[in-house]
Amino acid sequence: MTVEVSRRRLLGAVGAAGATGVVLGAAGGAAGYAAAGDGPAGGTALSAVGSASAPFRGAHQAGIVQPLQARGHLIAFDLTPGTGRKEAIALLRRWSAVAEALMAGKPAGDGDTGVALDAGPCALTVTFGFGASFFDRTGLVDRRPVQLEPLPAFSADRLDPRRSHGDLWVQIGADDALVAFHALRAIQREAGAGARPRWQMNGFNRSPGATAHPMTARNLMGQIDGTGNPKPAEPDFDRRIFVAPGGAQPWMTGGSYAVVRRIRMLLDDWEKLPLAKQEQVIGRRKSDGAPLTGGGETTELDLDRTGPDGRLVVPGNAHARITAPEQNGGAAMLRRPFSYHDGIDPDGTPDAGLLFIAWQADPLKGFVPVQRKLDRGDALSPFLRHEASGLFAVPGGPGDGEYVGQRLLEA
Ligand SMILES: C=CC1=C(C)c2cc3[nH]c(cc4nc(cc5[nH]c(cc1n2)c(C)c5CCC(=O)O)C(CCC(=O)O)=C4C)c(C)c3C=C
Ligand SMILES: [Fe+2]
Repeated sequence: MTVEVSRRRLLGAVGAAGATGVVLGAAGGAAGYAAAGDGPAGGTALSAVGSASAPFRGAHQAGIVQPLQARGHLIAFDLTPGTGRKEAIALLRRWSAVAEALMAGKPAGDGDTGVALDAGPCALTVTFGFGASFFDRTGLVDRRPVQLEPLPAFSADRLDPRRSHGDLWVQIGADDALVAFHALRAIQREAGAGARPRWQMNGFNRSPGATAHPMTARNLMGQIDGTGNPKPAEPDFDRRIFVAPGGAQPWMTGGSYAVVRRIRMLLDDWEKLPLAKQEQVIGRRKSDGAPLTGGGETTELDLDRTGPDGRLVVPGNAHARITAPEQNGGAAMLRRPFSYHDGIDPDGTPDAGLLFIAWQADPLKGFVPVQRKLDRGDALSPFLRHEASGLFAVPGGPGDGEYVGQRLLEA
């Protein structure tokens, strides 16, 4: 039996987008994995965490509106010399087949490594995108969307080109670390000789069930992060996040553009800041994410309110003020990040922060104008360092019998 989880519950649980298509079930998609009665525990069924699954096929690829998962891997590939359109078609076919199997909780085929053998799908999503350079390498320049024009340089950028860009990008998320790693290895293996990894990053979020009640995620600065995200139930959600039919590149219909930034948090500086100052940096309370102007987490910020001293309660440079859609001509994006921690530098500084992933129908109406404004100076910027960047066209979900990107590669 499968049970569709109510969007409201999952929205709360992840603090990100809705949960379109996420299904829980005692047996849901776990074929080939531990069945009731198989293990030493004898008859222990998969929990809701293990049996949750997301659909591989549909109008949009999975991994955009699904709840944040506990584990994430991002990997970018460059096509190898000699790999052209024909080989890219074969690659996307192989990747699609393996992603569909794994997302349904099935093994990755003959060469399965066995790493996920006892687990269900664990809400695994595998999402594929194309970088601007892919179109040169495959002779498809006329199908490159203008939205893939390079992002402008920002004054605060400290970007490492070796950890930026890439011909192809794959986002993997799952609520189990072994399931996520298993998918990463399967994707790397299926790349074969046609594509080699350019960069790879690992991230995490809170585990499902870790909090007493479902709530929006926290980041490594301790803030509730994701409150202002557009919600799938809002009438303009699809228009803001997904490419509408009738655009210049029909193959992108139902797709979205992912801006990926590795943003290091300068945690030693941040943690020295007293709580009241930290809250002024964002314009929201740290404990519950409520605006400094009062109410609860979902109460609108009152950007005009002044205190007894005549000063704005939400300071003029507060991050929540600078990024608010009404301050940016309606610019909106769906932020669906993973935190990361890559160890401690020799001087003791943590290499930790956010794998910031913003989804939008057009980066020029989402990430770019907002980041331009942040770059001119918001209160959070002194505590951040953008260290890597990527922009990827993520096509719509595959229809029956299709592989991801077929409408680009074979139209
Ligand atoms: C260019 C876009 C953005 C970058 C880069 C960015 C980095 C960043 N943000 C936080 C923490 C918070 N951000 C919050 C809100 C928020 N941030 C952006 C955009 C970028 N953030 C937007 C569009 C919004 C929503 C604004 C709104 O809808 O009113 C918040 C407040 C809570 C919330 O709404 O999510 C926090 C906290 C960090 C730590 C960070 C880089 C590491
Ligand atoms: Fe933000």
